[in-house]
Amino acid sequence: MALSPPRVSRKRFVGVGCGLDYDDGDANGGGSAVNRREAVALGEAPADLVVRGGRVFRPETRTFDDVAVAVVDGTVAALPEDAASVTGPETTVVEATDRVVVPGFVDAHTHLDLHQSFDTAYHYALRGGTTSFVTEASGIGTAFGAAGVEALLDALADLPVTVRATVPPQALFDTFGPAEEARGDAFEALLDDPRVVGVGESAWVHVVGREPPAERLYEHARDCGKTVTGHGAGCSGATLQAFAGTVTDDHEAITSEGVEARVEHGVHAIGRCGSIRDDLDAFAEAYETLGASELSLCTDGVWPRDLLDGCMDAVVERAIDAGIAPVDALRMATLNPARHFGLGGKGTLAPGSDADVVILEDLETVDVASVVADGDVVVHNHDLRVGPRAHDYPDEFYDAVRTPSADAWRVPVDATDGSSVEAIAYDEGLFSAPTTVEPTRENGELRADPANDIAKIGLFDRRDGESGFVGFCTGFGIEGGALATTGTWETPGVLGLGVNDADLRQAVAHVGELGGGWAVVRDGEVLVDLPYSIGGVASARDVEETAQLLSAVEEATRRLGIDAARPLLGVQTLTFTGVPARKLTFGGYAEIRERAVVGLAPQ
Ligand SMILES: Nc1ncnc2[nH]cnc12
Repeated sequence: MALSPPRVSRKRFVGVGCGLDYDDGDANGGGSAVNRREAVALGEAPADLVVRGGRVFRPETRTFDDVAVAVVDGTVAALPEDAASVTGPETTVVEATDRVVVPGFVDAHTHLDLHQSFDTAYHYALRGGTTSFVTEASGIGTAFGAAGVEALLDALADLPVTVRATVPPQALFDTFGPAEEARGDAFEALLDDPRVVGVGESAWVHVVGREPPAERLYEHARDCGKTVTGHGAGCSGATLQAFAGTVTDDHEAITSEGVEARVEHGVHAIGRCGSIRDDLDAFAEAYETLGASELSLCTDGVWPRDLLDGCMDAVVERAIDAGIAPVDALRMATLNPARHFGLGGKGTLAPGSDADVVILEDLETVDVASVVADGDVVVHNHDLRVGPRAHDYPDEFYDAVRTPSADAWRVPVDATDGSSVEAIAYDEGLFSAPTTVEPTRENGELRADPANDIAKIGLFDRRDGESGFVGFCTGFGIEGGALATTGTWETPGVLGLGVNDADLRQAVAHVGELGGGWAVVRDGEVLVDLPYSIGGVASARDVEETAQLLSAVEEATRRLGIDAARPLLGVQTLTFTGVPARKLTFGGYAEIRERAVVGLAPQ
């Protein structure tokens, strides 16, 4: 029988959760999408595309079967044993002989709004089979509120990947400064957007025993069956149990006991392996006890340099290496996160699902040969067929950085009673502790003292360039010059770190002129800069160029004498209140465990 595929536009899944929404387009002649799927499943019509000859993984049963994957209208119609029964003259055939066929990978927790605009980077993730993402919007969302989240989702809407976001609650926390309550309504309304899966990462310190305006978001998420992502770094015992009353998942367990405790309290545990950390040895140990059902995998963000090497493909490979059975590692990267976050149609190859299909050379290397995204072949035998698709953000997202006046860096000696002041002792990674230092005194001012590793550090609100705080810090080993960035985690800030006010002023002003990003200055010379032109949070350059410029920024920090192992991570997380440490806010140093803000005067 000569079979030709029906010429119809696709039925596309456009949403999850409260607002399931389908767009049937202008279906012509071939009946409804459901009927067309049924016709293919019954062998009465050809598929648009068939993946044949491979061992197909079914995450529901954790089994591999010698079946084909028949796709119609961008959805899986059936997994027939006989590929010929659904193959017509116009059917696209993807050969998978001797290969393994799995659902597209789902990154259960990432940050697509920081460092790199994902519309110019997504293809690297897709090349490795990651077709769906649950992303935070804590960079663009803290700077622009709900409009930022919407702009991010709009920018990524037409890519051949599926992006779902969480509402960033950070502006609604009042633990270390006033909450921006005015944002509450728009954030709450966002939860009704089908592209939004829940509330984004909420550190326990802002949640347990407190009633910030974010409580409304949690209640609303619960009412519409959406998730609340926890950030439980350093949270255990009774505090963890209390936290579990609000949050539904957490990616911050770094010990096997921590993973087990979360699952015990009904919190979906997400194992992380990405640019920030690799926690998979502990995660694999917990899996030995727990099994796979309450566990998912995530990257928690892949920085541009690392993205060039892979995304969830690398995480699955690492999980298998850590001792997780391949069928379970695959399930944790497909069905489990899709179910947890309500990503209907994702994470499975069952009939009716979205046709996101990944063909692996083998399970040991998780080497991705071909990828079908939403029914289209986007990678064919290692040949990537899609590329960057730069998006134009609304005008207000460009040139959005205001910087402080020239005298903002002046710290008068009367900021303290004695000779010492409170400071941050940077340790490593995301960690920093309280300390006191004795800055140099000169002309009625307190100054940095590089000979004793005492630098000035300042953070200003980049939306007005006014509110801010200048303090001191040790631990970076900076000997000269200054650096500045707007890549400050979860804070719409511009941060400067340096040992003389002139270079500090220049670095921060330069970042303002760039519209955000990074600048490293020494003796009045800009050594390197990297613009984050999208809202001050992300580069719009090609990802390869951003990766190279980030390396150049790191290299330039070495020319300032900075010897911290990961200087960029260290600097930009000085504003991150999600770990028990001393951090920086617009109003002073935040003592995370004490939930207090202190100034320069010794405590
Ligand atoms: N809170 C955060 N903000 C930005 N990037 C991150 N990567 C991991 N956690 C992050």
